[in-house]
Amino acid sequence: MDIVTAQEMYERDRVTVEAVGLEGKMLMENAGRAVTQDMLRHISPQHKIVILIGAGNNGGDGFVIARTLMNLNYDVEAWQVVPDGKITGDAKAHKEIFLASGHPLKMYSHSSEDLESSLCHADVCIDAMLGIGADGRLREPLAEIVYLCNEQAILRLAVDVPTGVPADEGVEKFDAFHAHFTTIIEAPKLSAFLQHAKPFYGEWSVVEIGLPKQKLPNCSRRLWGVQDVKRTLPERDAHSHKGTHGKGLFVGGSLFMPGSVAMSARAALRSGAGLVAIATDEQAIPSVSPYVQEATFVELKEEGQAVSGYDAVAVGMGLGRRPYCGKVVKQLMQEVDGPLLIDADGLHLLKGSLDELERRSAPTVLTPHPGEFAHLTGLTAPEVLQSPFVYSREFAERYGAYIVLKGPSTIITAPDGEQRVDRSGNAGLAKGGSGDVLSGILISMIMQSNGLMDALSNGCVLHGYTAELLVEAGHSKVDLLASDVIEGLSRTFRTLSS
Ligand SMILES: NC(=O)C1=CN([C@@H]2O[C@H](COP(=O)(O)OP(=O)(O)OC[C@H]3O[C@@H](n4cnc5c(N)ncnc54)[C@H](OP(=O)(O)O)[C@@H]3O)[C@@H](O)[C@H]2O)[C@@H](O)CC1
Ligand SMILES: Nc1ncnc2c1ncn2[C@@H]1O[C@H](COP(=O)(O)OP(=O)(O)O)[C@@H](O)[C@H]1O
Ligand SMILES: [K+]
Repeated sequence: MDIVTAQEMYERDRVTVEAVGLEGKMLMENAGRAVTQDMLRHISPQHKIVILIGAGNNGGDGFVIARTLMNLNYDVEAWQVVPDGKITGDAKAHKEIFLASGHPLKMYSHSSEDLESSLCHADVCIDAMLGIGADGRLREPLAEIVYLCNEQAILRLAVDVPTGVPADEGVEKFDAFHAHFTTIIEAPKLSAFLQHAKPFYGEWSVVEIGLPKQKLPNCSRRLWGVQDVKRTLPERDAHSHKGTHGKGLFVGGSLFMPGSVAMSARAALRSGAGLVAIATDEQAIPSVSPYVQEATFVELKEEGQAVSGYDAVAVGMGLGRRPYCGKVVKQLMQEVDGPLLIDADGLHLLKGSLDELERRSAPTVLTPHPGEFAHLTGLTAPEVLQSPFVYSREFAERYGAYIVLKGPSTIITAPDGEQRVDRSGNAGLAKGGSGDVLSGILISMIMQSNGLMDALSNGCVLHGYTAELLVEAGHSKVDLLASDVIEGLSRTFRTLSS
């Protein structure tokens, strides 16, 4: 499923009208009916429903929704919250159809008392005030109305985008309708994946309104989920041997942080890697080896490691930040001629050798969380969170690297700017060690897949989906450990192949 900016959505609308002759008025009818159908899951004829209708096409959708619900005998009060003159074009046409059908329309005037009393007696409020056309902070009377809606103990449903939430990234502060559920039209907008905007959407679903998929402009951004993993995950060949599934090297771990590299290596094996070697401090080997008995070990040396003979290398997990570790990261960037994944301390140390990153011709994968990405880019973490799509694309293009920007919505970016979003997982993963497990899964996928983007996106979904299955099956988001995720991979692979 594509993820779009407001501009891209308008472009799709334009192409639909021009290329296949589906008129805006008909699209609005489709949109309103599809949204209504989706909202029926949340409402019943016993509910008192208030629908708030704004000036633009979002309001136009609102007229169709109100008419459809009234035709279905739902108890609906439709409120137009802007002056008549503001309603133009397709929205005006649908207002006329609404009125001609004999349905009553209430007008919001300067005082909010009538509307407030309606909201007080209602069970459900549908927000069709403002969608992707939101421009700047909410103006009156919308700001006041949104405040009133958020104050009520009422079920709040939003059409396309909750009023006040910008569709795109880059906006720091806004007031908005706080929806419990949002029915998104055709494609989720960027803000549905931003930490500060996402809560306003509540749970969301997407409805199709008839845009011609074959004719739409290519979108370089898409959502990646379990169905995509099922479609693209390579099958294990019955005639394969351990070499077929790749030999990975994990460089990391230290006396006081032996667990990280151990978990990465074990996660790689659990997700199918054929062979795993670990380069770590000699003193860390006795604590790492019992946890990953299948691994072989090499001693991490200041003067450099032998890096040939591996299909992929990961560096950084529990490596520490001792001065010589910086040299290790630099050496790997210069000498690893296959895929190199840099995580955790490796990312911290990379900051000093970004020129090496730019010089690499083999693929490099960076797996920062927003704090690590802020350190790498010189931005602040809030700036990263506000515009993660644009910043990760800029960095990936500038340095020719793959970026896995981790979080509740993980954004995976290729050097050519292609982006995929994985929103699997749960807050059980917000615990030390989760990132190490992810690095292990990613190395395994890199060694066993044809394309890097599929490998990285599948790896992220396997990680998150495993946490979801574990919480369904008895763990809670509180007790879940990163090591449980490693062992839970067996259930995930079984579920995927059944
Ligand atoms: N394929 C598609 O794309 C389809 C899209 N469809 C639907 O259309 C929606 C987009 O419609 P849109 O472009 O008319 O914008 P929309 O969100 O209704 O808002 C515009 C109005 O809001 C106002 N306004 C703006 N900022 C404001 C503020 N801060 N505070 C207060 N007011 C503010 C502004 O008024 P003004 O600036 O004149 O005061 C303007 O009149 C989209 O989300 C989807 O629901 C479907 O019907 C069919 C197919
Ligand atoms: N609330 C959450 N919902 C979904 N996934 C999460 C959540 N919190 C963390 N994660 C995932 O867990 C991992 C955490 O990685 P990271 O912050 O590097 O952890 P650590 O360094 O402690 O191992 C990432 O893959 C991230 O996407
Ligand atoms: K809305």
